[in-house]
Amino acid sequence: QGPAAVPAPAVAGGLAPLTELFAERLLIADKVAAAKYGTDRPIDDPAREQKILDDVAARAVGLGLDPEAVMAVFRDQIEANKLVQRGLYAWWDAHPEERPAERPDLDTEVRPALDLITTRLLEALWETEGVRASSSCGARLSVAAVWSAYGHELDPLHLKGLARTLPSVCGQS
Ligand SMILES: C=C(O[C@@H]1C=C(C(=O)O)C=C[C@H]1O)C(=O)O
Repeated sequence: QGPAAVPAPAVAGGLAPLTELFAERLLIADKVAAAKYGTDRPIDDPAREQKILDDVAARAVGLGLDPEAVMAVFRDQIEANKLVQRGLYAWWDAHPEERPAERPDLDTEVRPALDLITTRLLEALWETEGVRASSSCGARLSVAAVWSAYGHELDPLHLKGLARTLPSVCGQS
């Protein structure tokens, strides 16, 4: 079962592509954490975050979206990602046998995957501008998020992360 097998319910109002991208981005947090764990690269990288926020703000303007609102959505994605990374660190600290066997490369492998999702996320924000401004957005977003959570079989940590991706979606962006 997955997104391809089960169509998103119509009541999600077209917000499922957005929550799909949130889930995909969140699942990459596992690779980010694996890339950093046991190295001197910290979970928090404020310079990289600022670069992402500056980039999406500029591209939002190009798309006719509100840059502040788009930055808020991406801030939430970043916080959610760090929440999952911290959860994984705690788990791996307590369960050494479950530490990742491989260390992916953050700069050549993991961040490029995140950057691809950034572009798709901006497009999805553009496509959902109307429904996100509507009064039914919150209810529709909840349905879309539950659908994505089931489709990706998210565990409790990633469910918590997915909830953290949502607060800025509905509104003026
Ligand atoms: C994902 C990373 O970890 C953190 C989260 C970020 C994000 O979600 O884009 C960016 C920088 C870091 O603060 C990373 O270092 O690339």
